[in-house]
Amino acid sequence: MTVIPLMVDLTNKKVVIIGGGRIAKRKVESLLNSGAELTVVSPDILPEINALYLEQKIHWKQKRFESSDLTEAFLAVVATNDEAVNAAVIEAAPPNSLINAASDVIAGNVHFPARFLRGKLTIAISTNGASPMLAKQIKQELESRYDENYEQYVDFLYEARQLLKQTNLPRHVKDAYLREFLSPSFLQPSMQKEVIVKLRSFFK
Ligand SMILES: C[C@@]1(CC(=O)O)c2cc3[nH]c(cc4nc(cc5[nH]c(cc(n2)[C@H]1CCC(=O)O)[C@@](C)(CC(=O)O)[C@@H]5CCC(=O)O)C(CC(=O)O)=C4CCC(=O)O)c(CCC(=O)O)c3CC(=O)O
Ligand SMILES: NC(=O)C1=CN([C@@H]2O[C@H](COP(=O)(O)OP(=O)(O)OC[C@H]3O[C@@H](n4cnc5c(N)ncnc54)[C@H](O)[C@@H]3O)[C@@H](O)[C@H]2O)C=CC1
Repeated sequence: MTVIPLMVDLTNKKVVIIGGGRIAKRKVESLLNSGAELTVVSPDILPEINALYLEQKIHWKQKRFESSDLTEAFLAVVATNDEAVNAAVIEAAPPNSLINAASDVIAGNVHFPARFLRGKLTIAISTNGASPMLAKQIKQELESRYDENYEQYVDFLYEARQLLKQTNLPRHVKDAYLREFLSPSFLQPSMQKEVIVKLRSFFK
């Protein structure tokens, strides 16, 4: 199986999670801030999922899965503990929908990488289903390498790049600046501030 990473904007997209157990909970939590419209289909759900339902952050269809649950699904997350049901969900998914099969990476067409955010920076690691635990371990290593300071740093890189773009400096000079900002000293907020002040002064 060959896969490529894509960052997906799920705003207002219908995402249907089949199952209400441990794995469904993990997927719901991952998807909660994505802007997607989340619906859980399961006769029973864990208390944490129920809390989100009571807060009206997700919909819940308290029933066993039926094909009609997927009619408008952009993404279907298959997470029941019944292999026959999981297979039926995959069979019923609309031809162009995304399918995440928690129990069988090959049966679906997308999977969740291990991941963390530092503001605008996303770092995601996948082993293509070979060893989710390795993906998690690599994530933990990278979390300390790319610590919380990167959130502000990436915001700085963004602003500096936007300001540079508006100048009339030649391309190679802009590139040289952008490369220089990647040196570790610019992780310091004082250095970032200095650059932004200087770049803003171009436009005065
Ligand atoms: C295909 C995929 C489907 C998908 O979910 O998209 C899938 C499938 C399966 N996982 C299984 C087990 C475990 N999964 C984890 C953990 C994570 N699993 C995640 C993703 C994925 N897991 C996708 C592939 C991603 C990749 O390969 O890189 C992570 C990275 C992200 C996330 O879940 O969002 C998350 C880390 C979150 C974090 O960063 O903390 C742990 C460890 C733990 O929980 O601590 C264990 C127990 C140890 C073990 O078994 O290895 C089993 C066997 C089930 C069984 O035996 O019944 C299957 C099914 C199978 O392989 O058949
Ligand atoms: N992706 C991952 O990281 C992992 C995946 N898995 C796989 O995920 C699957 C689910 O595991 P858990 O969440 O731990 O199971 P669980 O037993 O906690 O939850 C199963 C849920 O499925 C629901 N369900 C059962 N039949 C249903 C039906 N006909 N329609 C709708 N919902 C139904 C149950 O009500 C329950 O809420 C398993 O197949 C397991 O192999 C397991 C561990 C890790």
